[in-house]
Amino acid sequence: MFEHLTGGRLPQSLFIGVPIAPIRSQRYVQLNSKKTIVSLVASTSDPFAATASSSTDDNFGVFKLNYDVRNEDQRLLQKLWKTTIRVAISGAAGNISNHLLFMLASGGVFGMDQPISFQLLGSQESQRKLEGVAMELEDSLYPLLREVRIGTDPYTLFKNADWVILLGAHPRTPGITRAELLDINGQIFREQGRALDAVAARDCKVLVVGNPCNTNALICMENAPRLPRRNFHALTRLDENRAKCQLALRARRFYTSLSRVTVWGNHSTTLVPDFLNARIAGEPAMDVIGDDTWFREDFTPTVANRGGAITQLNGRSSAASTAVSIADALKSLVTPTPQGDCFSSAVCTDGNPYGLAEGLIFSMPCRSKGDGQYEIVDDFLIDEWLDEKIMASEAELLKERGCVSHLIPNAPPAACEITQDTMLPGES
Ligand SMILES: NC(=O)C1=CN([C@@H]2O[C@H](COP(=O)(O)OP(=O)(O)OC[C@H]3O[C@@H](n4cnc5c(N)ncnc54)[C@H](OP(=O)(O)O)[C@@H]3O)[C@@H](O)[C@H]2O)C=CC1
Ligand SMILES: O=C([O-])CC(=O)C(=O)O
Repeated sequence: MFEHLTGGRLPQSLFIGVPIAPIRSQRYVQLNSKKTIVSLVASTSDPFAATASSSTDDNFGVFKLNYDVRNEDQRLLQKLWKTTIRVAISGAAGNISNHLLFMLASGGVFGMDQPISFQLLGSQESQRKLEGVAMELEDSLYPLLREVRIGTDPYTLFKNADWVILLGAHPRTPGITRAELLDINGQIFREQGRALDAVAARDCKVLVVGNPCNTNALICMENAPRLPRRNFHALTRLDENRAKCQLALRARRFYTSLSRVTVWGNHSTTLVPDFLNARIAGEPAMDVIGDDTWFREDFTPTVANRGGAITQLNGRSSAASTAVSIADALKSLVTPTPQGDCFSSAVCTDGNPYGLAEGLIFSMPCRSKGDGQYEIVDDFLIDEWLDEKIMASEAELLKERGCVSHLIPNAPPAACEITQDTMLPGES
């Protein structure tokens, strides 16, 4: 389509990206009598640096095409270009991915001025499906989407990744216990952790969604010692969103009036939606709603079992709302958290302010300056009821860690003591 712009004659380092019509940017310049985006193209000091080190040859389809920027006004480019970010996604042919990819490519998460590259990991079984996904991305003509690679090797697909979203996991099928699922998926996440350790960008942020996500994230983190432990997250934002929805319904106030709503613990039916610290229009949610029994006997189990209720109705687990919550979780790390608010993410408990056992991936209230990092909010009140619930979820995660000790380098051998077969939220 744009061969006339590249002509195949210029050195690779002089090409950048794939601005594909129709144009959706607000800022255009004229190039070869076609309108071409510049506000969405990347650079810091060297406008050609963004793709100079990477070949486009291994890209999918239309994403092999390049845009010759040599005729552009260099001063303009210096101001406007951002470096392309690389986002790797496993299980990329699955249901959640089918929503998430299009949200990311549209600029709704990392920003409308942030070029993005996808590195999509599937398996031999999903290879054809993954090609179909890549073809739909081609046809969507996203100006921000500069590269798409697909394949089955995590060492190739995680290379130089800045963000990694791990969706691919073996589903819990009838007859598989939670302990068996931990082992099956643990092996996948050990391998992926090793791959991240070997090839991902040094400050890469990893969000694990595939279940059981807290312990999968733990295994991944323990097998990637080169990456900072604090960069690993397991998704509990969906649980927070579900809690906010229930509070909004009960209080008859729109979602936007809610703040300091967090969930603690494991993404399982032991998760703890925190109503003690939640605020509605700045007031304690418990005062606004005024019904303690509802919080304990209705709100808490409803949030924990919401996934199961949806699975029963849809015949499959939540995919669209999970994708939205992944987008929310990522946005919370790249946008400053509003004053007095927080977001939930399951992160490493090392050095946590709540006395939780170290070396777990546990959902806690976090806040961010918008630089990709976060801190754990340390002023949440914990009463006896909340403490008991949090301890039950902690005990579950300690047992899960025991069951996967063989997948964690240098961990002392431990027995797998899961006796009570607790559920994922989507199974309950
Ligand atoms: N944390 C949370 O809040 C939530 C987590 N989830 C979890 O997210 C994950 C993805 O959900 P969804 O997209 O709906 O699921 P899908 O089944 O649609 O897709 C998941 C992908 O996992 C991969 N997969 C399946 N079996 C295996 C296996 N044995 N080994 C490796 N990979 C496998 C497949 O990809 P391929 O063949 O390409 O490898 C498949 O495309 C699930 O684990 C689900 O339980 C879901 C909702 C909420
Ligand atoms: O169990 C599942 O796969 C889905 C899930 O986690 C949820 O809905 O919260």
